Amino acid sequence: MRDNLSLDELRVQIDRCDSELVSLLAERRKLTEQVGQIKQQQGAALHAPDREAVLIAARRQQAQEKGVNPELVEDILRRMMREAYENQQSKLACTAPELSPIVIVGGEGAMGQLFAKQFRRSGYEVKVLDKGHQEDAADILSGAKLVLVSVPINSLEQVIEDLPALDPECILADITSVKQAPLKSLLKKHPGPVVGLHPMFGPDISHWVKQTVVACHGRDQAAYDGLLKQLQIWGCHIVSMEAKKHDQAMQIIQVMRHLTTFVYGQFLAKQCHTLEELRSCSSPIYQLELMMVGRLFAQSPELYVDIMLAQFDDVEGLLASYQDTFAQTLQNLKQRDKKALIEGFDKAQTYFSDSAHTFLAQSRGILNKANDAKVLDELAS
Ligand SMILES: O=C(O)C(=O)C[C@]1(C(=O)O)C=C[C@@H](O)C=C1
Repeated sequence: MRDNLSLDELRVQIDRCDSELVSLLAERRKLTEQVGQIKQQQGAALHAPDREAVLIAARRQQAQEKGVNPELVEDILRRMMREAYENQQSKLACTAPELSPIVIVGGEGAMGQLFAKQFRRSGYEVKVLDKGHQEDAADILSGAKLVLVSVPINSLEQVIEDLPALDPECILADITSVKQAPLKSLLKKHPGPVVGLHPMFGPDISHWVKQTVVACHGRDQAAYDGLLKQLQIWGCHIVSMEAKKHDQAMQIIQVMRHLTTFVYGQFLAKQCHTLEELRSCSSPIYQLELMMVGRLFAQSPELYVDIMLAQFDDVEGLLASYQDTFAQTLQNLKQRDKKALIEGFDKAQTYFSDSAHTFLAQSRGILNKANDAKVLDELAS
């Protein structure tokens, strides 16, 4: 190739490179689809972390040798692997056929539909029981091997109580975001196998790989091991936890997060700046924060308000401590008490310890993405 190419000639060469990349992506897609079919036939897990680690290390090494940024190569590989998960999950392995037929109570809700779709992709027979079919409840539930309750938190107790008696070997499970009270209701209702699940994701996930599901064991774990295994085949990471410990963690993770986001959204709504004005001068981190806050308000008010209300009595102490921390920080600021402010910073820094650096590195990639999205948005408008 000539050394002094013109701008147009160089762009033609770039187009050629990009076009080759697209052809390679098409080839890769076909290959990963075939891998997906083999996994489905063999009952293998969608997520192959060992293979991923080897693949990433090899390509990073190659990138280094070729003078290409290994971070770029890893980014592209991870994005391609996400594509592979999404494509491979259209047909999934069925590793616990004994779970069919499955009934999803509340199966018309967003999470119910997500689970119904995933079980069906794995070839399970799935029936849905929702408000409209109450008269047929006994019929729908007859012979069910797994009953998964996916209803709003405030109607859970009543829905469980109203269920007809299930077959003794049927597994009764729920996916509510608190676990102590639901697990108690499930155990009271059903003398057979019981497990409380909490998927730590919402209905808008694009795939199940590396998603966390908390499992709170109820009764006869051996009977529902197949269900947990199936979740792992889909790529989920199962975390077994005692219901009380789970609920305490959720008080911090969910209630506090929802609450601070909820308050911040209301606070923004009172300000004189429109969202567009704020966005037009936002740094990537603020852009990201707005996305996180904004996504809450794109969802159901009942869902979030009910989650906060359901645990409010238990979080009063936490909220008081949060308010104290806020008030103390404000006080330190008012008094220009730099020493106290730095002490507060140090305490939090010690808590985050080594993770702070990992978070800094991980968030860099996310911030770049937020910045990319900002540019695209602006071009589109
Ligand atoms: O090798 C596999 O098992 C694949 O499914 C392909 C692939 C990839 O895209 O490279 C996708 C998912 C796995 O976690 C690992 C690798």
